[in-house]
Amino acid sequence: MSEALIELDRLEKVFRVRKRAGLLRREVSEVRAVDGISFRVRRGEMVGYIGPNGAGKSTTIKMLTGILTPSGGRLRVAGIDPARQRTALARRIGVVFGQRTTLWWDLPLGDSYQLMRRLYRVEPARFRANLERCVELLELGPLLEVPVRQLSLGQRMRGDVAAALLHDPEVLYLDEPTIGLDVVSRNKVRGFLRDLNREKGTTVLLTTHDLTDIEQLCSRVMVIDRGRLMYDGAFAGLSEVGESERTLIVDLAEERPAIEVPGARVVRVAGPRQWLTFPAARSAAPLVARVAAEYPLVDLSLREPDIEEVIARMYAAGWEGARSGGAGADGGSGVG
Ligand SMILES: Nc1ncnc2c1ncn2[C@@H]1O[C@H](COP(=O)(O)OP(=O)(O)OP(=O)(O)O)[C@@H](O)[C@H]1O
Repeated sequence: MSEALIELDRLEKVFRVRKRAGLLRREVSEVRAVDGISFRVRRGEMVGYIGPNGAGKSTTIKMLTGILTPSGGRLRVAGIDPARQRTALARRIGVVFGQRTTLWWDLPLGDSYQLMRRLYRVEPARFRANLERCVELLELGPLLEVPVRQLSLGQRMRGDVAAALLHDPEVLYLDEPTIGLDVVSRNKVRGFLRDLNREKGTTVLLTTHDLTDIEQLCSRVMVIDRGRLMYDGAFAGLSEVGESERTLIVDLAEERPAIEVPGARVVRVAGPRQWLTFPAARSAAPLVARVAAEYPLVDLSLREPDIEEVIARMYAAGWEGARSGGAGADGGSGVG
């Protein structure tokens, strides 16, 4: 079994916020941005870290990079306590924030990389090899002479991903790496990350609002809400937790009022077409057989639950009854 590279034990971050409470009085209130989160990420895993706005994702990432000091709990990244040994950790991790760049705005992209080489004291041969690889796979060749401020968002993002990898980090944190990118750039970045993980075994923690990123890249997803870990498991398992429904769409030979089939509910009728929903966990076979036996059927199709809807429903329900998806912090389907 591979080692845990990221370890969180009941990690907490509490912000104290001063609020005006009358003309002169100030009240101090507490925001529990991260409220006792525990998980382990093994070397080589690619894990999605998702949740609604204000859930505590960025705060977690900031603690993992050493920018913020935890208020409680324990945290280790590659055996290092990030807040105490931030410089030592910087050599082992790479960070990409989609919303802002780590590159020098007025310098050509290639010069930014040279500065980074010196900053991180990357050995020249290793730097050259990493740069060559990134330039080739992220198609940066024509951009090396271009000042960063002249790059398009997609070009700059590819430039930032390369910048985070020139010192061969073991762990890569990505915060919204595909935000605002067109389909071509998005696919390029995703493909690159997949190859990086496969070839170099880089461990990746990915925060994104685009669930396709997670679906295509991550075998495991963690969902947080209000500072707590609500789900840790396989992406596919999310729909079960969300108690979602599947939809059977039937085309009848003629228009009819809503048909009646036990275990399903007609939610829409449009001409001869009717939409029936039923619990996603149940097999569609008996339902299909019943409809076919009792009604003149022309065609039918099955629609799987939309994962974004499922997650929205989980958030809206305040996660009452949310369960682990079978890949908890210490092992399971999505881990290792
Ligand atoms: N420096 C700070 N001082 C006070 N409160 C803060 C601070 N930083 C974050 N918070 C609060 O902590 C909570 C978690 O914020 P965080 O930025 O980690 O959420 P997030 O999941 O990254 O959200 P988003 O998807 O919107 O980026 C929010 O309620 C936020 O207002």
